[in-house]
Amino acid sequence: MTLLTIDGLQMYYRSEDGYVRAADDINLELERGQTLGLVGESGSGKTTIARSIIRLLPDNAEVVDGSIDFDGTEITDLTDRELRNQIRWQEVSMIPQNAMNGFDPVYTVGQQIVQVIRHHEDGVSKADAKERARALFDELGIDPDRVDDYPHQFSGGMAQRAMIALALCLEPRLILADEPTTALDVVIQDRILDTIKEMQAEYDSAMILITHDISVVSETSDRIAVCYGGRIVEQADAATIIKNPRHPYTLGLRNAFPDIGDSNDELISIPGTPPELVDPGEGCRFAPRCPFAEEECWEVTPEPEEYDDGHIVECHRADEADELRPLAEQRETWMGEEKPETAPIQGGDD
Ligand SMILES: Nc1ncnc2c1ncn2[C@@H]1O[C@H](COP(=O)(O)OP(=O)(O)OP(=O)(O)O)[C@@H](O)[C@H]1O
Repeated sequence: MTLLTIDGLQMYYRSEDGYVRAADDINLELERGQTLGLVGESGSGKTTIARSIIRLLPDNAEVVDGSIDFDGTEITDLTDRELRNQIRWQEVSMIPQNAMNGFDPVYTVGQQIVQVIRHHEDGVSKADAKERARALFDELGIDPDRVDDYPHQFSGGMAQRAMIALALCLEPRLILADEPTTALDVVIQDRILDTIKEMQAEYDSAMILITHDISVVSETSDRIAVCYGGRIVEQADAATIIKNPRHPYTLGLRNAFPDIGDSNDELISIPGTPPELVDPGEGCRFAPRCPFAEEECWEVTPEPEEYDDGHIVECHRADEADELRPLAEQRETWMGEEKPETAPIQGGDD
């Protein structure tokens, strides 16, 4: 059963130079209880997509077009108040990158969990809500007495666990986990991720897991969507993305994390920088960095095409993937010959 359908979402930021097209024609579906990995470089639009679902966005953000259907409710039609009362925390919650930013420093962590529970559930006493917070702490491996501590009294890993308690206290149907372990020590990263997965399974919640590290989503996700330059350039079930990717950007990402799948074990990073998102112009946004770009790629924006069941790719050369895949594993391919000049049409006072 489908839980979330994002259809043609265009979420832009207003800026002095024009609109920053941070989420540009996004199409995604998520089943109940499923985990979707949203992967891509910094600035590709992952956070924007996730935050659009619960409208936790800065003032200059604007939904220009599209729809976000959460279990039959059109999120873009809700008022801020309706969204706060019906969806945020209760149905869809978020574990941010750095838990310290998610907590209010002037209240104890327990007070904040109690407040969320009592705001959304009628007739729960303070004592009962606190007991639930303590039980969650216990389950997450934190001494329950620490509900009386302030956020700054927690270590990074413990604050992240406390954030998981806050995100799960209302048993949401969807968890948005935005790089939930990046700010932590590598040693505890896996443990925190395991904890999130265990709790997710216990509550039968769906999850959107955001990361720049494709090896993280390869192990934890049912489906993977690859973001580049404000678009989802490829999406499929996790095994297909790891073993049979078709988009050159995904092929490049695999090389940057050589410990996954059957990819070459040599680390090769993709040269170049992400595209300008103000007025990006026509053509594939990856063309300036793509070793396989042809004339058409520079001129015509590729439409999404479905290959096997649910494997959707935006690339003019996706049907040649079997030939391109071995080439993409060679360093020379990425260092290759001179590519045409990037010629984005800049700025303009539109
Ligand atoms: N408030 C804002 N105003 C203008 N542009 C913004 C704003 N917030 C983000 N952007 C731009 O939108 C684009 C997408 O940003 P977003 O944070 O969604 O990407 P991301 O993939 O989540 O990156 P990261 O991994 O660094 O969080 C980037 O080009 C970013 O510079």
